[in-house]
Amino acid sequence: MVLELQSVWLRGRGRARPRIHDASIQLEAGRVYGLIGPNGAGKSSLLAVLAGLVRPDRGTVRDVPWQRGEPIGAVFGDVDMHRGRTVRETLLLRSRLVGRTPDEAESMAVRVGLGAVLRRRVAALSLGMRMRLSIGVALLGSPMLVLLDEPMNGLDPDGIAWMRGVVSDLRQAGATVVVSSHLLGELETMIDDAIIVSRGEIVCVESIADTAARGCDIEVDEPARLLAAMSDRGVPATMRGRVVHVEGTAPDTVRVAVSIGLDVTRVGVSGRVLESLYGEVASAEFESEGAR
Ligand SMILES: Nc1ncnc2c1ncn2[C@@H]1O[C@H](COP(=O)(O)OP(=O)(O)OP(=O)(O)O)[C@@H](O)[C@H]1O
Repeated sequence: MVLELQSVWLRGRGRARPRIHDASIQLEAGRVYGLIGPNGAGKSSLLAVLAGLVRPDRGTVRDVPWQRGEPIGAVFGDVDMHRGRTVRETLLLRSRLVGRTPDEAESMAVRVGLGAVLRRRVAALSLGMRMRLSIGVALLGSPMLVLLDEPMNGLDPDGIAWMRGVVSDLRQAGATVVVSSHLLGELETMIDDAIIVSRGEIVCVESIADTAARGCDIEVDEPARLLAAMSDRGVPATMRGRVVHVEGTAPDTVRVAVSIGLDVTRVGVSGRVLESLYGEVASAEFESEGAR
């Protein structure tokens, strides 16, 4: 299934430039897209259109789950959860809303790492725990479109590694995932394609696998097993301590590690693809501002 935006425009306030400017894109099932661009570029506005929160002034939105009455999952900025409710009540409420059982709410608490704090109130959770809870709320109902606006805010390195696993599981389940983030190094290790946004326009869509300089360093709990798995797949790899250097892309390598049940604690990309793409966009914006 492919969902699609075709020539979408969204007006800005008053005489401000459009929030979205003639954006067209197709998003495939089982792929993870990273939305990157400077502040105010239009990333959240694109997510709002995909979520059906705002109706474009022009253009069409096609084949999005909510158009078929199916749930989507979304984490949008600040968490919209009642501070007086407990973790369990928050998940239970969402599970009722999407027709799921209390058991599923409890197993979601475990899946997002909050199984030990079921009775804690939202007000007493750390920022990272609140983010985990809002991800849990977003994933109840097994949505096939998941929109994550800055989901790594407040997560510690363990939390970010966990997030990578969550995204990888969603990809494997065939969901379409769109993640916006300014943490380019982290984002690069979890996405398949980068959507670069600047001044309301989708400037380009780049496949990370196509463009990444090959090679990444990955730290896992059992490096020897990853080395063997890579060798089985004919991908050259070497090991130093817990770190395995793999002559392949980070998303592919993480996928292999997760599929054989390893814990990934760190991934380093030698290519720095997103940083250089972002740098090009930012300097083009700077030049066009200067030319005004
Ligand atoms: N609700 C709104 N109504 C009108 N204009 C808005 C609204 N929300 C954002 N904008 C404007 O739309 C433009 C794009 O903002 P948007 O929040 O989509 O950018 P962003 O790329 O997500 O930025 P950031 O990285 O800062 O989160 C900005 O000029 C912003 O001022």
